[in-house]
Amino acid sequence: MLTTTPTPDVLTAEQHHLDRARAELARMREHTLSLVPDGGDAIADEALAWALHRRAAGLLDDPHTTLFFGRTDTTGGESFHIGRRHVTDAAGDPVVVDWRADVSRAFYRASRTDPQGVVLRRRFGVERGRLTAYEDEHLGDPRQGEDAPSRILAREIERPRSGPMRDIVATIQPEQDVLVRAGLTTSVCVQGAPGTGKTAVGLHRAAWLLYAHRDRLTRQGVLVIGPNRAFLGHISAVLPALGEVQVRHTTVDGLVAGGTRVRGSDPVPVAVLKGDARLAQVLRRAVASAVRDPAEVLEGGALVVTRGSRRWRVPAHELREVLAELGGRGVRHEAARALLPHRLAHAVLLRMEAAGDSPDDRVADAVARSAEVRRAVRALWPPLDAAKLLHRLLSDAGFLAACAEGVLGAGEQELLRWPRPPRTAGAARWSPADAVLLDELADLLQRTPSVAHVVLDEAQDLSPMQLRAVARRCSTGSVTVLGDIAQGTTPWSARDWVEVLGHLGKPDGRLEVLDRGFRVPAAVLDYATRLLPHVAPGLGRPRSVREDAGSLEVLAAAELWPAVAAAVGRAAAQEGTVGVVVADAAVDEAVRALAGTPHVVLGASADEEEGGEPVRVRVVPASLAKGLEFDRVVVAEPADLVDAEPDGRTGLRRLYVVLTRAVSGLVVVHARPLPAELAAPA
Ligand SMILES: Nc1ncnc2c1ncn2[C@@H]1O[C@H](COP(=O)(O)OP(=O)(O)OP(=O)(O)O)[C@@H](O)[C@H]1O
Repeated sequence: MLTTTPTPDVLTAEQHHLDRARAELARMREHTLSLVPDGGDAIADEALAWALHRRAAGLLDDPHTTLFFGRTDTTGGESFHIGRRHVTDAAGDPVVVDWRADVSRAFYRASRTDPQGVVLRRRFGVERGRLTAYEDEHLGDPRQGEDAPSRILAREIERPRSGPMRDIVATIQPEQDVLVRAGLTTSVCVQGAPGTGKTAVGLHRAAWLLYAHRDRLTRQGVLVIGPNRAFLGHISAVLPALGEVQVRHTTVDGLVAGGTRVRGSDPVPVAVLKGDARLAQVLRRAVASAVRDPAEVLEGGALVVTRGSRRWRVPAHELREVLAELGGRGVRHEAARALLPHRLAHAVLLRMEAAGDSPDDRVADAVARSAEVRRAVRALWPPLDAAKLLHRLLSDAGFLAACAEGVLGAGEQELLRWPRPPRTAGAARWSPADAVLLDELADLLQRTPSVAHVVLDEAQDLSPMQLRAVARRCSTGSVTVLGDIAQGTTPWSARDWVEVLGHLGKPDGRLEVLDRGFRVPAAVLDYATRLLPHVAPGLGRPRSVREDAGSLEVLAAAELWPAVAAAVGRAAAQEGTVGVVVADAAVDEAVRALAGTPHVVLGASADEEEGGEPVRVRVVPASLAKGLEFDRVVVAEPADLVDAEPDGRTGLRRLYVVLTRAVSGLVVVHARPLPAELAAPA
């Protein structure tokens, strides 16, 4: 049973605890500021001063939030207040416990059927930094009834959205918490319908991992990968709000760009082929083909090293064995190049020993560095440049045929080749898909460093080659994969998560499904999921847990833009953000139609808002809508959104994404007939 009527005594006592926690936090900060860095030398002092400065910044109190949002009382008579960070008193005893600590787990997971040692769970309602309400669940009392829905969770998910995404630390649900706290070595893949909290789970998982494995993760890094910059902007405040400021956020394009300037694009069939995992084998062969046979490049097919009056000769068959051994071990091309002089020197030394000499390490070094060996290494294992190699592959039919034999058909090879090859690699107008191939090549030359954990959002949209690029970044770490097959809108989007995990190099990854929708109200979700059987027939329907059924209006208009402008005007008169989703090609028309309403265009450079009140109305090109949410959404001409995509199914998937962005209300305005799939089911 929930106690919903606050008792003033309880609130007063809890408010005292909050005041005390604030005072202790201030004391912790004062103490940190009073420390004098003494590292033994100037450099260590500077590093220490910086660490202290960062720690003090992390201890800054924000009077607009509370230091704790929950409390558990245990069967053992202990009581813990749960908040965003640890606060201790002068004796080191906890006043507030970090939500990520082990003792906080029960706050999220305990239930009447499995109380986990908790007799009381209390959640606090907060306004402007003060406690205004609380809610008690007596989990240890068998006379109490069923688990009742939490009013505080309801208030949190019902609130109008007014800006970027916030953390959900006070209301993480048990099924979400299981994913958030999965062990560091576990890779998790979450299939979830729109608004089921996938992004929220991924970000909180990053924060939890940083807490539980601070040293390793700080050293090796955590990476969050999202679909575009608008999305990264939307989520960028969540981790800093949880005290984690050092997590890099990027897109896949940003990840692979490196030194590549992307200036070109590919026709869809070419981009699909370049994203195919078979290209990895073609590239591997292209790199391997650089290694030359001794008979072709060395005089007499042998390595001859002169030392003093003696000449030592390593014949071709032995050299081939050395090359095959290096090539067969999966050593990267450049690393193998670095090893080869020592391997060749070793072969020479064996000959010296066979002749009765006893050469030592100095001789081995001298042979490895000799001009003869260096020349042989350059000839046998030449240095490679990724851009030059890809340039050759895409321009030289014979070279491509040799590398793609048995992997790509003749038609595919022709598709891959540039119709008008640029003269040099430097003149190439690389496409985004080329950048991914260059990244794969770069890794074949030199291993890409791995971070400790990657959170990959909207993963359904990545090609196998893009997934491999992500795999390289977590080759020695783990990954949290988030996505929804029904929202796949790229021509190469995933059909199956097992396949995705395979490309990510984590075939043992745990597959989980989230199906409780926290964003989209029932009226809107019911409407949008009419498309589900057409876009992803195998997926189950999500359930909205929102209390507000939301509002849905479908307006047939004689003239589209005046009706859109009127709908936006009505939406903007209410609290919260308004997203006006239009076909990418219709952005200018939308801007003209909304001339009387202050708005920004998402993704346009003019969209940067400088200080002041954020603009509430946003014109959203449909291709950027993914992952975002707005309090109210106005969708202009669904048929145009569908037609803008290369095929009908992708069009309907785009529409599914767009229709599921609304938190309170959705208005669909159309002058053309609606897509038939949106008609009410019979
Ligand atoms: N446990 C929770 N408590 C409060 N709010 C929640 C909770 N889980 C999710 N939400 C809210 O629901 C909304 C949707 O969450 P999120 O964006 O993570 O969903 P998603 O599954 O990634 O959606 P999409 O597939 O559309 O990208 C967000 O506003 C998020 O804060």
